[in-house]
Amino acid sequence: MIKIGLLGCGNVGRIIAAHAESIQIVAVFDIIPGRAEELAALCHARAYTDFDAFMQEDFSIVVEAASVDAVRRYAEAVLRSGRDIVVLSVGALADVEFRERLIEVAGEVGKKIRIPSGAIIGLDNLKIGQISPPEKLLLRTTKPPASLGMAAGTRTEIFKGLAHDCIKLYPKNINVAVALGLAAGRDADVELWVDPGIERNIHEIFAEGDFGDIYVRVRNVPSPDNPATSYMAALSILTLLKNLENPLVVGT
Ligand SMILES: NC(=O)C1=CN([C@@H]2O[C@H](COP(=O)(O)OP(=O)(O)OC[C@H]3O[C@@H](n4cnc5c(N)ncnc54)[C@H](O)[C@@H]3O)[C@@H](O)[C@H]2O)C=CC1
Ligand SMILES: O=C([O-])CC(=O)C(=O)O
Repeated sequence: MIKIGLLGCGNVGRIIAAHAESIQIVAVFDIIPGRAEELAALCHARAYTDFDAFMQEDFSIVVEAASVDAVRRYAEAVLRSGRDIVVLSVGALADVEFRERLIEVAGEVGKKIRIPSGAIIGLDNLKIGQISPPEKLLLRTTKPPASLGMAAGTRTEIFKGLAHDCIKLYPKNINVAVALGLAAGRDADVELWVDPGIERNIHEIFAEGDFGDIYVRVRNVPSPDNPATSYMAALSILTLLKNLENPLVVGT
């Protein structure tokens, strides 16, 4: 059974721990001691608030479900320790210099940075953009105002621009846009809306190229402890982990 170290003991960490049938969570790490201890108790792991001590444990992969800041701080050390890393806060990779360094380190040490599909569907075949670049790549995300910790009386557009700028303003809400761009090979255009009339986190993907045109809409149920994060994101990590050692690989 694959042994993992969990970086981040919040909402996604708790969902992963609750469904950890095909993985063994050996150690958990969070800056908030109570969160690390609570999660460790749930999955019979050891709790850490010190990163270096956490890294002394015996696991082969780190699953990050913490923050863009955590990826910037710890991802390189994880790779250099000879482990793969699963990055959910993929917004950290919008910084080209940071991304290129991390990819270089991963190459040097022969380890992988794995980006789950997270809260959207379709990253697999959007990779065709790496062969045939799309003329259009737009993500329109609409969330209930509470997901962004704000109030709004009507449907309102709060950002329009490029993914790498949007993630700087909304690092907890638009990681999906950066993942989309990494898959398709170009920065995605983003519209971010809040709508008091909806209860789900909606992501609409529009792409056009010589392959034709694509429209994908996901209407995600917010996760129980953090409405900004769709429940699908945690399921996506669990699925990635479940399939890591599967000889049959489905999807591009
Ligand atoms: N790629 C995608 O599709 C998606 C990405 N996300 C991202 O996944 C991450 C986790 O989401 P949730 O579990 O809902 O967030 P959360 O806020 O419920 O939990 C995050 C946990 O990580 C801890 N943490 C944050 N920074 C840390 C650091 N530097 N060192 C150690 N611990 C740290 C926090 O104390 C907290 O306990 C967030 O960054 C979120 O934006 C969420 C949904 C979709
Ligand atoms: O969970 C979602 O719907 C999207 C999200 O928060 C993110 O990409 O950061």
